[in-house]
Amino acid sequence: MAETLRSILLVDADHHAREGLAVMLRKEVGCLVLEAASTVEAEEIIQREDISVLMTDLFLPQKSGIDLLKKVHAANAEIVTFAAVPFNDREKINEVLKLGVFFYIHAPYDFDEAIIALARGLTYHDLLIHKEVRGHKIRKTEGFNGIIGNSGKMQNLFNLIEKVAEDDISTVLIQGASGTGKELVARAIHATSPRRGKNFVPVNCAAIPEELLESELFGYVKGAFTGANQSKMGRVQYADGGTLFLDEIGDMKPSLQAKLLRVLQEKEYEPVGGVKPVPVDIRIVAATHRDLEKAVADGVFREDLYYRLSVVPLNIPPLCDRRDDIPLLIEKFVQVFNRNKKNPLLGFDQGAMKALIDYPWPGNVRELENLVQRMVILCSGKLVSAAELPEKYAPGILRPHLEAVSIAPLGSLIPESVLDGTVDFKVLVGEYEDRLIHQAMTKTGGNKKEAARLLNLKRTTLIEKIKKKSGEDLETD
Ligand SMILES: Nc1ncnc2c1ncn2[C@@H]1O[C@H](COP(=O)(O)OP(=O)(O)OP(=O)(O)O)[C@@H](O)[C@H]1O
Repeated sequence: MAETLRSILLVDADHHAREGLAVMLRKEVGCLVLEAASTVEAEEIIQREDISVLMTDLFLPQKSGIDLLKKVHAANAEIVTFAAVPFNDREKINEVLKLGVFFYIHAPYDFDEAIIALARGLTYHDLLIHKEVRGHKIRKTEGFNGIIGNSGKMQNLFNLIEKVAEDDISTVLIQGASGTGKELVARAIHATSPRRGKNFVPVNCAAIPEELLESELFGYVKGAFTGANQSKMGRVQYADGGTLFLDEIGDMKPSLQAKLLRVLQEKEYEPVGGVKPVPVDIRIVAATHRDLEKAVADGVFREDLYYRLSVVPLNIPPLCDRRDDIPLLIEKFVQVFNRNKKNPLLGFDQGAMKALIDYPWPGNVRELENLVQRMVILCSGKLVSAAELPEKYAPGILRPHLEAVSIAPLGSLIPESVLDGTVDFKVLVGEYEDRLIHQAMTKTGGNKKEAARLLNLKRTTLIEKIKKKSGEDLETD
């Protein structure tokens, strides 16, 4: 497919400022720059041309820049928009961000700042279009056994998983920060290997108390200890012929590490209290968020076991190192959580998307998944804006305060024109309730107990209301 030249449309009635910026952009960014002095001119150009990025001044003859932005957002989801706002006018900045613009530029323009911002807009546009243009390829490669990722790093990982799975015997060590998808990768290895017809048995070594882990793994024979009235099969045996996934292996105590080494070397183990070794055919996939090499150097992890485990090391990059996967992951999670919803979430607007792409994601994909779930519950039927995200995801964006709403006179919340005899009382009250709950949840960063306190509700009542609105079960915290 032929590459189309990317284009920026500048809309500003001040032709000196507009032309000055246009000249600089053509020189510095090397893209097509089109100009309009009014919304009418801008709309004509948008009809005719393929616009990648639009930057509009708010003060235009006839219709305002706000009108233009609303129209563009409604009809051209892939045009990345910027608004020029008077320097430090927080109210206007907040207004345009709420409208869903990608970002704002100060007017009068600082050319360097404007060029950097608009060039970023073009990059973001590439990301959106990339998905469209390569739609077919993405559909084929966007996921690998439930692991979403289209970045080069994830594609490399998928290739490695396939190779490792074919090999079938070698031990795999998956390393990555918490929430990067280590268990998903382990399951994908099992699901693509010849062992897929047998059990995949996960064991979280950090979650099982030290004194129980041995019997959990290897089982025990009758009479092995007080209370062992009958023999019990361990997870190692349960995984026979299949895959044993040892999560958080770095937390395993040294005495057990020695027993695990025996399973790897001799392909046999002894149940607790047993005298006869039991043969077993398992593939071990281990994972950790710890630096095992350092644990070896510190003397808390056996060196021989480390080398045995890390025959094939797989490293999952943190989400902040593959930001181009973020829009795809968001899209997928919205689809998943929208399932069975009467009022599905429409998605995240450009401003919100930009905030989420910029966020560092210390909790990786798990954190992103939880955030999307929360927004699907709280913002059903809408496009989420940056102002609706919890503060930490979009810092510096003005948010309406709960107090302001609660003391506002009722007349100012419901325009007179609504009370014309056709009003649906339940819908309006429901919307007001949604808004209060949403604001309380946003203000408390999703803490239901705290939100219930702010609303003067019982926690269980709040959870019940959220459940009802989401139409699906919600974990209580
Ligand atoms: N690439 C991905 N695509 C889709 N979902 C993902 C991806 N990565 C992680 N997830 C989801 O994020 C959550 C955390 O994933 P997982 O439990 O595999 O992470 P982990 O690295 O094992 O975490 P921990 O170290 O805390 O156990 C899961 O709900 C998983 O489905």
